[in-house]
Amino acid sequence: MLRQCFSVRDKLLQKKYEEHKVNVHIHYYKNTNENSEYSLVVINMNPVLMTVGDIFRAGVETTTTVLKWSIAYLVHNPPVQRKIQQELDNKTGKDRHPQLSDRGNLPYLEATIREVLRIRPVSPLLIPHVALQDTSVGEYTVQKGTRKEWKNPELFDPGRFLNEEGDGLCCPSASYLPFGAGVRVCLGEALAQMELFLFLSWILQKFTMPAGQPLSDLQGNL
Ligand code: HEM
Repeated sequence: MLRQCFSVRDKLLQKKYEEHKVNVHIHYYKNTNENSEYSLVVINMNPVLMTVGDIFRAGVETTTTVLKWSIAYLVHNPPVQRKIQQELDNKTGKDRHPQLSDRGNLPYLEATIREVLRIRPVSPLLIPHVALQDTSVGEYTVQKGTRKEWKNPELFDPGRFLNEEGDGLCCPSASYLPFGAGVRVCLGEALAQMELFLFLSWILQKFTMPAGQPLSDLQGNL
């Protein structure tokens, strides 16, 4: 089964490579000795194809999963949906599609995206948010099950990412890192944020997602 998947992946990548390789001869000069003489090295295309495959995998599944969770939470929370739509009506209007330049004017939508990334993170194991056993930090004892970061962590509340006036964004916790941090931070964060914003703003400008019955549960498998 796994071999079959790899074979499908390799065929797809090879096809894409054949489509795009026209007139592209990739090579680079490698510093071969301390006298800074350079020699020509032709890159083996296999690692290049695997890297493209990695980016493809890391970029597709993650973003679609967050979009599915967004829709599920909006369906469960009609008032949040209405508030985003009001914001869109007031700030963007109905005569044109939202654009990336509208992002700064739609804080409630941005806060909702942040909240979805918080409550159902794609990579929840990055930093543990709950004490798995009794432990201590310096002189302080920490009991198993202690969660300190978020007030009502199970509550879906985009408002936690808004400032007191409700007209600007804030980040209430330094450990909120849905895209990781440091040298291995998500390569596609900016792209993913744009995709989430455009998808949700376009959909919600035109449609209301009805709850229907019964509602899907929000615990796991969508
Ligand atoms: C909502 C969507 C996404 C989320 C939540 C997300 C989250 C993450 C997280 C948590 C990591 C691990 C960071 C670490 O190890 O510290 C990561 C790594 C990575 N992501 Fe994303 N990602 C998303 C979308 C994308 C997209 C669209 C792309 C590419 C187009 C992408 C490419 C990558 C790559 C290449 C890495 C590995 C970076 C490295 O190890 O140097 N991701 N992502």
